[in-house]
Amino acid sequence: MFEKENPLQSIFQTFEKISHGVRIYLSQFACLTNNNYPTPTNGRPLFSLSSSFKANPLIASEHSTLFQPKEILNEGKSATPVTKEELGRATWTFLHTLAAQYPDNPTRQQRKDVKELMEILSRMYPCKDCADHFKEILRANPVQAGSQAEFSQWLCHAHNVVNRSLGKLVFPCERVDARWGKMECEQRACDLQGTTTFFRDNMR
Ligand SMILES: Cc1cc2nc3c(=O)[nH]c(=O)nc-3n(C[C@H](O)[C@H](O)[C@H](O)COP(=O)(O)OP(=O)(O)OC[C@H]3O[C@@H](n4cnc5c(N)ncnc54)[C@H](O)[C@@H]3O)c2cc1C
Repeated sequence: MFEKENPLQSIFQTFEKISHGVRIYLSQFACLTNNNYPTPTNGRPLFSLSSSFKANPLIASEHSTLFQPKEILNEGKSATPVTKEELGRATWTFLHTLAAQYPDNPTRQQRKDVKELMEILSRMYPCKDCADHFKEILRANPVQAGSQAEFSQWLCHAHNVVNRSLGKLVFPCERVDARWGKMECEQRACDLQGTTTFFRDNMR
């Protein structure tokens, strides 16, 4: 004898299809934060979240080229948090490289930007003790950024204040250009920009 068909069955099936689509879709995002979450290789979403989501070019481009789990974990290394030392080395690398690229004759805007950058660092550096210490250093040694030589020397001395407080060796600042040379970039592609137009247009 045939079983009587459940009238709700087709509704359940439709719901199941939709929820499967949602699971595939969400798992593509979850793999960014949770490596154990299965990542579909060929799963295409049954529907997208919203048109405004798709319209955002930043999110849309991320969606089309997602990192795979092994790439997120940096080829087999465990996902350990960045240490204060690693953060410090990376930040000093950024700052000394910026100083090496800083122009011999900076514009007013560039001088202002570099001072603001140091101020912001002293407020937002993600190590409270370091940020507070840097604030004190800035107060006692106001940023000097009238030229490339002046700024790179000022930064070298500021870094040495931190070195001393940590019991590290003091760096000979006359050697700073030898340690942090200019970057090799074709067609002056590493030159600092002195305009605010790009920033303002993109923050709207
Ligand atoms: C703004 C700021 C404030 C910090 N404050 C603190 C703090 O209060 N407490 C704390 O524990 N850590 C602090 N740190 C981190 C700390 O300075 C070191 O980065 C970290 O301890 C790692 O030290 P390191 O010996 O590997 O070399 P780093 O000091 O990170 O230096 C990296 C490289 O820069 C070169 N170098 C060293 N000194 C100079 C210099 N004076 N001029 C030019 N080049 C130089 C050397 O080649 C060195 O290997 C701070 C970092 C920053 C960016």
